[in-house]
Amino acid sequence: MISVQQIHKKFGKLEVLKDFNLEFESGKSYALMGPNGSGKTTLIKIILGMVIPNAGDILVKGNSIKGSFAYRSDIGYMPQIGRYPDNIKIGQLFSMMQDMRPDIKKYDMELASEFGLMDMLDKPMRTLSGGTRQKVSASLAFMFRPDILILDEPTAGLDPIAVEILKNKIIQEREKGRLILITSHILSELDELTNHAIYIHEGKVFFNDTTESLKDITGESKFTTAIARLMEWSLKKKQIKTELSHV
Ligand SMILES: Nc1ncnc2c1ncn2[C@@H]1O[C@H](COP(=O)(O)OP(=O)(O)OP(=O)(O)O)[C@@H](O)[C@H]1O
Repeated sequence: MISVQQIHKKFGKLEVLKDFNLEFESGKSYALMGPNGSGKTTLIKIILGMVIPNAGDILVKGNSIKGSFAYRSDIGYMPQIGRYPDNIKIGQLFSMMQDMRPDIKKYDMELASEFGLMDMLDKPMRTLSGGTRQKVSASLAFMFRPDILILDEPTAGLDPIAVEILKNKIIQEREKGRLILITSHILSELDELTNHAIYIHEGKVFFNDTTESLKDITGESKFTTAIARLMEWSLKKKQIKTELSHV
């Protein structure tokens, strides 16, 4: 459903993604992992057309995203930090987004309602706490029942009750066959929500397979320890490379 083809991205001299290839298929849920600064958000923003790569292409449902915006209506995106106009009220924001999607007649307001946002529609965005802004972002991502959900650190800043509400919603949507892509540093959460692990290291895909095979390959039965093993291997590889470069 999403094909990432030979993507290369540099910011000045910093090479963030190097000839990066990945396939994301519908009905699967992917955990996108890697150390801080490894390029997870950059990859997501390239898929969304918010960052332009230096080379390569992204295909969504078989079509290149170059010069296209229409494909974005297939994607629900929850950013790491949602930025909204200060004075807009929650209700106005929801209506404005709905006006932009006249093709959709029935909205999914389940999250907004479970988060209690429907009782806060008159509140301006600038008055909201960080967690409440996250709830608004999550509600918007799911509102149009998109085929693809891209969630960047979705539970960061949410209280435990809101985390459970959001996790249940993600599981529900996964069961409907949506493609779900999540980045998070909370490994236990990724274990619950995803069935495919992608680990980025130094701008390349270091691991890309099912969580089952991740456990097989690492010999670890727990997801969190399997990822720790993967991190160790990636760091060892780096150390070997550094040693060789000094020979
Ligand atoms: N607009 C930009 N200009 C310059 N450098 C950038 C820009 N955006 C990202 N970077 C750099 O690119 C690298 C990758 O950043 P990115 O946000 O994609 O990492 P990440 O894997 O999502 O990190 P984290 O786990 O901390 O969220 C970082 O070194 C970051 O500083």
